[in-house]
Parts: sequence; C-alpha cells; structure tokens
Amino acid sequence: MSANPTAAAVETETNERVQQHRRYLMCRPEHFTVSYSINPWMEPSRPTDTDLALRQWQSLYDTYVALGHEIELIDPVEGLPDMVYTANGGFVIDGVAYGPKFRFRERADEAPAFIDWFAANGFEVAEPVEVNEGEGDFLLVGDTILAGTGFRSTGDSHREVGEVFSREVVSLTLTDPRFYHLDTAIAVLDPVEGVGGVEKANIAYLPNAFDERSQAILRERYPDAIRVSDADGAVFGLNSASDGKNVIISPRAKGFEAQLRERGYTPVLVDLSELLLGGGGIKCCTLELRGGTR
Ligand SMILES: CN(C)C(=N)NCCC[C@H](N)C(=O)O
Repeated sequence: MSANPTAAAVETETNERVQQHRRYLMCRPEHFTVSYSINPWMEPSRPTDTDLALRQWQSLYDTYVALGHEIELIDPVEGLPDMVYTANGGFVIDGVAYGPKFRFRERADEAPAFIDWFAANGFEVAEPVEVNEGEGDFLLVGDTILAGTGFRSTGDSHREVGEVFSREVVSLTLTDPRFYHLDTAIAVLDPVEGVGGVEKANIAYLPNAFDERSQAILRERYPDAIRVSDADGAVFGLNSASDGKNVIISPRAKGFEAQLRERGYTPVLVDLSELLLGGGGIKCCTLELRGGTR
C-alpha cells in the first residue's frame, strides 16, 4: 500500500470490483464455416468443425447465464456464416439500435436480419447511411464512444454515430490488419461513468494496433489502462467481455489474465479457438443491449 493517502484510497477503490448486470444478443453458430476470406485469420482451404464451434459457443453462453446475465438470441441464417459475430450487428444505447452497414458484400445480408430483430424486440432503429460494423468498432466507455476506423467502419460513420447518440466520439485509427475491428484492440473493463465527475471507466488496450495519434489519445485519456503485450493481443486476448468484475477472456492470454488479477478483476477463461478461424472471439460473439423494453 502506498504512503500517499490519495494513492492508497485509489488502490483500495480500484480493487473493489462490482459486477453489473448485462443483457447480450448472441447467435448460435449453426451455419458457421469459413467459405470466404475478408480478414487475415480466414483461410477457406482450412477445414472448420461446426460442431466444435457450437460446443465452444455454448460454453460462452452458459458462462454468461451462470454469471446471471440475460441472453437474447437471433436466429442464424443459412449462407451467413459470420452471423455468429453479433457484435457487428449494431450498436445499442438507451434502447436505440444504430444498425450496421457491412464493408464487404459477403456480410451485407446480415444487416436487415439484425435490423429486423431490433425492430421486433422493442428497440428504436436508427438506419445507417455510412459503412459501420457496430460494436466491433464502437465501444462505450463511460459517456464516450471510442470509434475505430482503418479497416471496416468509416470516419463518416463516427460522425453519424455521434449524431445518433448525441455523445462525444473519439476516433481511433487501427493500423495492423490482424486487428481490423476496435474490439480486437481495446477491452472495456468498467463501462460505467464514476460518481461526482470522477471518471472510473477503464480499458485495456494493445498499443501497437494503433497509429501514433491514437496511441497518444489513449495514453492521455486512460493513464491507468492495462496495456497488453503483443503476444496476448495476437491471441485475441482483448476480444473479451467484462461486467465490471468478471472478465471473460481467452485462456491463451496468460499475461492479460495476470494483469487482470493484479487489478482485482476475476478472469473467466472461455476457449473459442474454432470461432477464431473466422477472425472472431468472445466479444465478437456478444452484442450488448443497453436499454430497450424488457
Ligand atoms: C472481433 N471482431 C473482429 C469482430 N468484432 N467480429 C468478427 C468478425 C469476423 C468476420 N469473419 C469478419 O471478418 O467480418
């Protein structure tokens, strides 16, 4: 413990992790396969095992349920093997769902499926004009939206998402094609704004996934962030889901697991190795539903 009373108070406070309830949208990978390549992880010549993908996905689902979270399911559509990655299906705050508009033709038909689901389940839909891949590239940290660009969502979608939600949007540029969505390079650990103007929201991130300007922004805004190693980033360690206390991560991200423990979080290990063949992990299979009627 530090001799400085202020620092001591912060240490104590940051180690008391409080679990928050979550409501997530997921999609069973019944049609999962890799039949095309739109990211460096996808190799259509490599066989995939749909049953294994289903079992691994089920363990993620069961983990969320065991932690007390609420899961909604969207029906998988044959011929849309990437639909399991529901994080790309929209971005939802206060019951408003900003719909996706996919970069690649291969995923374009997922957009109406997600938009119809939101409309049928009590969400107000904001139809997108600009190319954006939902919560894959938009992360809510406190009151701020961190928005990724460089590979998928456009800079214009950052303006659009800001208009839809009337919130501050901070644009960050990804530079490494392996980390083509923001949720591969940043994990939101404490999404809720602190009390009395104190910003308690914190993140973990992979500095080398970003250009210099974005790294400087992240350093300045989140001086207390966990910076993960390239090795942990390369196994999609950051593609994780946090409820403020439990952080669901890949069992391969050993260093990140230790960093989380040091900060008082509880890492929960779930292996989605088969879904990684499509270029997605835990967070990709998880879309947070904030607000809405239920
Ligand atoms: C963590 N990531 C990257 C996601 N948010 N989504 C995964 C999308 C995978 C899909 N094959 C694609 O390339 O779009």
